[in-house]
Amino acid sequence: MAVYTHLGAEDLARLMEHYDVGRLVSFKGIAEGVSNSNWLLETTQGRFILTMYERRIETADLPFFLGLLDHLSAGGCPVPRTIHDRDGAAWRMVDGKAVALIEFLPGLSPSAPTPGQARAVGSALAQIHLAARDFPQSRTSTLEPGDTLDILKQCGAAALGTIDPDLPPILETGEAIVHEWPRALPRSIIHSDLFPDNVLMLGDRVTGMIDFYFACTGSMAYDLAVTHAAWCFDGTGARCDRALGRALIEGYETLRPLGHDERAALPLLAEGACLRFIASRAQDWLDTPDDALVHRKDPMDFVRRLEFYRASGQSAFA
Ligand SMILES: Nc1ncnc2c1ncn2[C@@H]1O[C@H](COP(=O)(O)OP(=O)(O)O)[C@@H](O)[C@H]1O
Ligand SMILES: N[C@@H](CCOP(=O)(O)O)C(=O)O
Repeated sequence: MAVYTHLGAEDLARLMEHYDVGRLVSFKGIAEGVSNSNWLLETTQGRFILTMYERRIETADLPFFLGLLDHLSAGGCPVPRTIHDRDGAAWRMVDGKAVALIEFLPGLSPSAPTPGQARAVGSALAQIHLAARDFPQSRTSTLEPGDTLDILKQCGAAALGTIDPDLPPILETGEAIVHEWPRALPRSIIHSDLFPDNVLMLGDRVTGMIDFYFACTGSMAYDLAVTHAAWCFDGTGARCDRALGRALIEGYETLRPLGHDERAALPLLAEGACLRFIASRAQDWLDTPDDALVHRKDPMDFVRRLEFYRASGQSAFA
C-alpha cells in the first residue's frame, strides 16, 4: 500500500495549475513502495509522478534529495528530474504535507535479474558516484552501523526473539561489525538502497534509478556492497548467485575501478549493509500491527545474507 492520503481529481487538477505541465487528463495511485504516497499523473503534455512525503523524510532534507535528482539528471545519469512549479520551487505543501512532481521514466523493475542487468546496474551505480562528486550539498547518514545497532538494541533481545528465535544473536555480531568498521574509504553521495525495486530497466538498459530518500554522504564501496546484498541473492537470502555478483562488480569497475582498500573491505561492508536492513526491517516488523494491510519484510532474509558474507569472506566477491 503506498497511497496513505486521499487526493481527489479536483485536488490534483488544482495542484497541476501551479506547474507548466498542461492539463490533468487522468491519474491513479501507485501500489508499490512503502514510505510515500505516489500517483501516476497524465496531463496533456505527458506523464509525471507525484510524490507526497509521508514517513521517515524530513522536509529539511528535501533540498538535498530533490537537488540531487536534478544534479544527477543534468549529469546524464538515468535519474528523474524534478519539475519545478511556476515560482521555481521543487516542492509545495498540500494539506500540511510536502509534495514534489517528478519526471516519469519508463521501465520495469526486474524480479529475477540476469548478469547482463546486474552489469548495467553496477555501471549505473558508478555513474552516479562519479557524477555526485561535485554536488555541492552533503547529508550525514543516520544509518551507519553504530546507528543501526542502536535500533536493534532499542528493539531489545526479547522482542527480536518474537520475530525469530535466531535473530537476537545479531546484537553480538553487530558489535563486532561496528568495532571493525572501516572509516577512511573514498566517499561521494551514495544511494544506500539500490534494490531491484528502485531500478527501472528496459532489457539490459537502466532507464531509471529512483527513491533516493536514503541518499547521503558515504563510502562508495559500501553502496556497492548494499547493491550486492540487494541484487545477488534469492528472495530469502539462502543462496548467493555469484555470477550476478561478478557481473555487478565488473559493471561498476568499467567506470570506477575499486581501490585495494575498498576491495579488501567488501565483505565487512556487506555485513554492515545486512545489519542496516535487519535493523530497519525488525523495527518496522515490531511497529506494524498484525492486521495492517502492509507486507512486512522479513529481517531473517538479511541475517542469512550476513551469515553468507561472514562465512565466505573475500571469496564472496572473487
Ligand atoms: N520517476 C519515476 N518514473 C516511473 N515510475 C516511478 C517513478 N518514481 C516512482 N515510480 C513508481 O512508484 C513506485 C514507488 O516509488 P518509490 O519512490 O520506490 O516509493 P517508496 O519511497 O514509497 O518506496 C515505484 O516502484 C515505481 O513503480
Ligand atoms: N529496501 C529496503 C526497504 C526500503 O523501503 P523503500 O520502499 O523506501 O525502498 C528493504 O528491502 O528492507
